[in-house]
Amino acid sequence: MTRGGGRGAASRLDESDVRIRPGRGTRPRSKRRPEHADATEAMVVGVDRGRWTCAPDDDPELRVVAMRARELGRTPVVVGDQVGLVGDVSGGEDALARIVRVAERSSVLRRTADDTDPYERVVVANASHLVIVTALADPVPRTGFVDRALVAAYAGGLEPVLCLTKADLADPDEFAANYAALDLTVVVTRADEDPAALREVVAGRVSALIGHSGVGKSTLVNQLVPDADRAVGEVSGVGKGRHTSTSAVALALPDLDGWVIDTPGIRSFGLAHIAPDDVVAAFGDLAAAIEECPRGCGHLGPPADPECALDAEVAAGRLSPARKEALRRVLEALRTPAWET
Ligand SMILES: Nc1nc2c(ncn2[C@@H]2O[C@H](COP(=O)(O)OP(=O)(O)OP(=O)(O)O)[C@@H](O)[C@H]2O)c(=O)[nH]1
Ligand SMILES: [Zn+2]
Repeated sequence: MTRGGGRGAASRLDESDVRIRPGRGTRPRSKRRPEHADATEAMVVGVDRGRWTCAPDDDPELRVVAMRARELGRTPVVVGDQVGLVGDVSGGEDALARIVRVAERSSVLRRTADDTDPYERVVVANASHLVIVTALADPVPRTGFVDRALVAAYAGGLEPVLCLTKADLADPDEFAANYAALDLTVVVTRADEDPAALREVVAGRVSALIGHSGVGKSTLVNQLVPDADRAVGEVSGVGKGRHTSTSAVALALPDLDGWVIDTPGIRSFGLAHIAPDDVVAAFGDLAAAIEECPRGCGHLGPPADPECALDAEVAAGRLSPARKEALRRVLEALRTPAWET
């Protein structure tokens, strides 16, 4: 999806919590209703306490505040959602429109607070790319976060990109080597240089940025969208009238025809809603080895899975032990699904 035009007018986003229901797809169904054929098509760019800020497709610089129409029920509406608006869509100070439908999503980024949390949060809808932002130092980079974000990206239909920040503090090669065997775009940035490679990634697209607090996400967003005015280096929630990173917001890229969605810095990336197969699918570099596993192998290694082919491949020196361990760490953590706790 390619969107463009407007800028600024950011507002706070509340992630939408939906209880995970075992055995039922959580993909939202289209709410298209013929009686709203004249509705204004718009993209949600921010959410704040029951009010959604939307950018109309035919006037993307306008910001229309809307509430959810009763007929929508509990359908979650998040940043990136494509919605139909009726009512006062003038964008005037006291104008209030109603969201009467939410289009079927092309992608959904979901996470849970931890691996047993029964409520999944829909972080962003319809982003084509997920930029996983990791600092090379300060804070020290952790593969666990990247691995989990990769799982969520693939499961949600987003193409992941690894963005390694603060390259002035550490060499990117060592950390990037973890992902060398994955077909993954890696960009390296530093605050004192223009993020040209990242610009190329986000141009003409809708990209969501995600990362731990302090990795330099706001710094990046300010480089990509100079008038974004994202607060840098502030502790979340104590902004003085500026936007702190306690909320997500879609910002139009100037001249690049696309949007970046800045999401709040997060502490942990829970995957309670993810099935083991979807975890394995995110470790594409292990797929060939896993094909050799016996039927029903859970890939956890002995004693649960004594014949897991990953062990043989590592022993033969054909596979990185770190990647095997990385997969097992996520699988182990998810062994008790949320609905069984
Ligand atoms: N040395 C160095 N410091 C950086 C770089 N980018 C950002 N920083 C610093 O890292 C700190 C955190 O940067 P932010 O951009 O606020 O990070 P954030 O990820 O948005 O953090 P939250 O707002 O907590 O989510 C600030 O003190 C920045 O000045 C970089 O490339 N190099
Ligand atoms: Zn196995």
